[in-house]
Amino acid sequence: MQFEQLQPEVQQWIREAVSNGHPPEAMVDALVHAGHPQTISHAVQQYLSVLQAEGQTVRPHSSSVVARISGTQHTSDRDVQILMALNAPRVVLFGNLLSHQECDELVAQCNSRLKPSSVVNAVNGSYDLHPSRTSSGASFRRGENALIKRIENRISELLSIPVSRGEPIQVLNYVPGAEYKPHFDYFDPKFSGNDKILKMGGQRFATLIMYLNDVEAGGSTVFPEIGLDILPRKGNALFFSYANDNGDLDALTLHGGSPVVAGDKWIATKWLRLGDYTGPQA
Ligand SMILES: O=C(O)CCC(=O)C(=O)O
Ligand SMILES: [Fe+2]
Repeated sequence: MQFEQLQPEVQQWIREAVSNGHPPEAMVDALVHAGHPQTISHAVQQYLSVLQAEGQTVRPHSSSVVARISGTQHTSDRDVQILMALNAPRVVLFGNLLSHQECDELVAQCNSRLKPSSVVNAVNGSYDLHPSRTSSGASFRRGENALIKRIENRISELLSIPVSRGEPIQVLNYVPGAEYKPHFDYFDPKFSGNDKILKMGGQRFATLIMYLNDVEAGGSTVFPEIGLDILPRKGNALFFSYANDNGDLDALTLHGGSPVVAGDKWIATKWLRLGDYTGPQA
C-alpha cells in the first residue's frame, strides 16, 4: 500500500503524528485499530523514508525496551521503580536500581584507578583528552567481579537486553567545576574515525547513567533540546535511547553533565549496542 493512495485525511493524520514524534509502531497500531489493514504499515514506512531522504529528522521508534510502563519493574534480586517516562525521545528515570551500599562499593572499587576521561575523536578514532569532558573515570571489565556481575545482570533483566550487548561499566567522578558538555552518545557514521568503534558491536542505541551519590549543588544531567534536567540521586538511574534497528539516530538526545557546583559527583555509565559488544574489556 502506497502513502499517496491513502485518503487525504489519513495522510494528514500520519503527517501530524510523525511531526508530533509518535513512534511508527504506535501509529500503525492506532490505524489498524481504526479499521485499516495491517499493510498500512508499508505506507507509513514509505512516508518516513521520503522524509529521511529529504534529510528531515525522523525520530527512532522507541525500542521494545521498557515499552510497557508499570510503577515497579521486578528483577530477580531487586524491585526497581519507574519515576518518570518520556516517549519521544525515549527517556526513563528509574529509582532504587542500586542500593546505597552498592553505590559506595562501586566508588570504593574504582578510587585507586581513576584516570582523566577521554572522548572518541570522530576523525581518526583515537581516544583523546578534551576540555569538553573534565571528569576522571575508571572502567570495569564485563563480569569483572561479583558486584559488577550482579549489576550487569540486573540491568539486563530490567531492560531485556543481553549482557553481551553492554559495554564495560564506566565510573566517572566530577569535582567542583568539572562537567561533560552536551554531546551525543551515538557514533555518527558520517565520520570515518567512528568506523572502527562501530565494528565492535554496531551502533550504541541507549545509555544508562547510574547515580552513585547525591550531589550537593549542580551536576544534573541536562538535555538542552528538550529542556529536561535530571538531578542526581543516589541509587537512581537514567535510561535514554537514540537509535533503532535501522540505525536512525535521534538528535533530541543531545545531553551533558552540567558543571558540579559543590560537593562531587559520581556516576556509573552502561552503554548498550545494537549487536554484541566485542571491544576492549568485553
Ligand atoms: O554526567 C552526566 O550526567 C552525563 C554523563 C554522560 O553523558 C556520559 O557519560 O555519556
Ligand atoms: Fe553521554
